Amino acid sequence: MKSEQMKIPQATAKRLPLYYRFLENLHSSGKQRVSSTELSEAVKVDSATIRRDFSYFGALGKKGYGYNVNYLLSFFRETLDQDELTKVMLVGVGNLGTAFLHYNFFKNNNTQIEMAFDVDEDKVGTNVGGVEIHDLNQFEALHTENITVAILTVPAPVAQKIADRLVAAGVKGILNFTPARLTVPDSVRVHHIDLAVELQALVYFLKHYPLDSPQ
Ligand SMILES: NC(=O)c1ccc[n+]([C@@H]2O[C@H](COP(=O)([O-])OP(=O)(O)OC[C@H]3O[C@@H](n4cnc5c(N)ncnc54)[C@H](O)[C@@H]3O)[C@@H](O)[C@H]2O)c1
Repeated sequence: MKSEQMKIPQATAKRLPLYYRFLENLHSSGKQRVSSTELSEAVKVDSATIRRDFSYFGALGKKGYGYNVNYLLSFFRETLDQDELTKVMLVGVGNLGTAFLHYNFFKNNNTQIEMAFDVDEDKVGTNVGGVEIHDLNQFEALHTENITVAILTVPAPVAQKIADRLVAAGVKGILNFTPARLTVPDSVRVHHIDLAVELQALVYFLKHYPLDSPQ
């Protein structure tokens, strides 16, 4: 994201990849324009929010016409740095890590897992989803400066120690799937994804904020 160009609210920034993916689908199906209502139904974000999100980028739509798909797509591609490939590393090739290596991120956005690390001798040296698994003990020797994003899928007790090593090697962003809360310098961004918490929140919302059933 080109933050030096514009400062947009974080909630808006988080929705951009969602818009981008939908616009790509529209584009490949040959559609040339889209209304905020259509966009809203497809990405499940209310149309007022979409209009407000888009307003941060100037007047991108026209009343009664909607949005030009090509224009929006190239705009978002640039904003999301989609022309640039972001190389990512993954640490911990267990259940979750293996699933991520098999999942082809590259298909939908320009991020690609380039390197993976584990300590299990049975895994080191093997290839999962086209990515070679290296020994974490070799991390400092193998890591290159152009990989500044890491996915952490190791057991929680070892997460902080590994995070410290990643940071020391120049990693700037960590997508943390472990339940451990990581302590990192202010210059490093950690996004924590806790599936148990998300599930609990969904159950709570279903119970306390039931949605209207269709008549
Ligand atoms: N599997 C899930 O559905 C799920 C859901 C939510 C959160 N999580 C969390 O994600 C993390 C991974 O879960 P999982 O189910 O894939 O676990 P897993 O036990 O299957 O895999 C962990 C992997 O990390 C490796 N590992 C252990 N110590 C290491 C170290 N010091 N350095 C590098 N690699 C090391 C292990 O060899 C193993 O391959 C855990 O913290 C778990 O709590 C998992």
